[in-house]
Amino acid sequence: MALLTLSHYPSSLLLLYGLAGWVAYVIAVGIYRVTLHPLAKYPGPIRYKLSGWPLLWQAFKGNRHIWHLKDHEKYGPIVRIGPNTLSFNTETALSTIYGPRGANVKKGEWYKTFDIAAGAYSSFTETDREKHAIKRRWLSPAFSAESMKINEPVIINIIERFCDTIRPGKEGWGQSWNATDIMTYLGFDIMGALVFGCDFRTVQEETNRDLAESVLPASQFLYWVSYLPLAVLVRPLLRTKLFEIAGGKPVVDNNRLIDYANEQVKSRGIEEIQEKGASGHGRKDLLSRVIDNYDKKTGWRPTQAELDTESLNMINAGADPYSGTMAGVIFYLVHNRASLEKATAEVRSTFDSPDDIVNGSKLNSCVYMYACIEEALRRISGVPSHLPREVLSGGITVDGHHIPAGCVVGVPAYALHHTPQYYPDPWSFTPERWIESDTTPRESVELARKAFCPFSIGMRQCSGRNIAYLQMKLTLAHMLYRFDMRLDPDEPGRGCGGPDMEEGRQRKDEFQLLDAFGFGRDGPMVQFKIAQTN
Ligand code: HEM
Repeated sequence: MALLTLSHYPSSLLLLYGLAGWVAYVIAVGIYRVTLHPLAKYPGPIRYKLSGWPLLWQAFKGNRHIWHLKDHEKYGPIVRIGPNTLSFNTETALSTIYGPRGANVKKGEWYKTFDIAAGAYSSFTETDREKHAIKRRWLSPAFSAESMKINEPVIINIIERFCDTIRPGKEGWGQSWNATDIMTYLGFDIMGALVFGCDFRTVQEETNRDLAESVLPASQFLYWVSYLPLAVLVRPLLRTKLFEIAGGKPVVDNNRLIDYANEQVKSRGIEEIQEKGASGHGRKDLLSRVIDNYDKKTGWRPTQAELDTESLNMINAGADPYSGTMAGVIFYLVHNRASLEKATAEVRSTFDSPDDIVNGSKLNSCVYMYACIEEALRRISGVPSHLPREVLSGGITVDGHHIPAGCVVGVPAYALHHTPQYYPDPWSFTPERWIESDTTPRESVELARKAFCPFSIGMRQCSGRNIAYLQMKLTLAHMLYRFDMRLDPDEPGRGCGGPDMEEGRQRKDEFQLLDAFGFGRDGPMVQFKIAQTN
């Protein structure tokens, strides 16, 4: 009957009613979000309160970290950055939300799209807390001290080969190198060798560079796509031709990387290995360490798809943040010559020859070089924006505020790392802030440490943190020992901010980050000269 009655109306009138109904709905939702929503009392720009699109736009533009900082400077330590999302900018919130095992949160919906194209959730994107704990236990042999010890020569070998490649002639300054490019290749070569036992040689040869260069653009694309309100509908499309057309080269290349990881897992003969155990196959790479492992507590074993995703994740999560951080370390050192000279002098006085540069007490005694890495990590922040956490049933109390279930909370590292309360003179590159001395009291180092989160903290902190530190320390020590380093005088501005750039990007001596969960970057252009010790 209803259909019969409706058919008497012209279709344009029905359309009009439909439209009016939709507008009324949107207005009602808007009014609810601003007045009655449980987060209505928290400050923030009205556009954030009304819709999630501003955040998505920031993710698309790569400037979300800048907005987080600006918003906190304007509105204070708690900002409502989305209808359902709060951002906190205190070390206490950091430890409440991310720190304790029992924090009443889980990873938010955003993670469910990010690496599902590989066929399953990885330890990075698993949102279920129980399943995540199982995966973390299962992966532990890959990230153990023993694994690091065995893999250290692999890392050193690739760093030495890298140094041979960038080695200048005997006299004067050599050619100009883009630190972003060479570090992207070095990071990919190291992780390729560590994860799969493969020799990609992207530092030396063109052949596999497409793969190395696809990691970041794919992440840039998936970063904002994962924030789409109906991202759930996008997930089944991720491996389709349609998605390749929409996303272009980065998606095509990323799919190649996924296929590569799948092939690597398949070629190990997973079923046979799981049946007989891998101990006899003689491989030491990270994949081999987990392929025949299982969770001893629950008996859980990974499927082929879970292994595929995890190995892809280790390459992606491992290579790019290291590469970006190293480009940043180089940026801040060549822009701060006093720090560069001090770190260089320390390294050269500690080691007797390049062969001497291995993990151990000598490397650990290079406290100033280590402080330079920490300070660069502070400025860059690793993952500069929000790591979204969804509040579970019963809610959570953060900095005295009770936040109900279903809301999303987080602390943006870049904003926290540039808050003067924790880091006086936050825009200066000051490695000294990490070293206790007459001018830097213990309390200020401790406070700086409490707010420091480039690897996040707690249960979901980076599993590769120790490997990353080892790689960064070895890379820098080998480079500083062998070479003097300087900014290319013909192209000093690559990677810098400038007065013509958007607000928040004007500082010339700041390494510019294009937020992409990790971050895009360019430069600096650097030259090397054989050190006099050689
Ligand atoms: C400078 C280098 C690195 C930085 C700054 C970094 C940063 C991070 C951050 C902030 C997270 C937390 C992400 C979140 O909560 O959503 C994370 C997670 C992770 N990272 Fe790293 N990472 C680095 C290197 C590595 C390396 C070398 C590996 C592997 C060998 C790795 C593997 C992982 C994995 C597997 C996770 C997921 C952990 C989990 O949720 O259980 N990362 N990383």
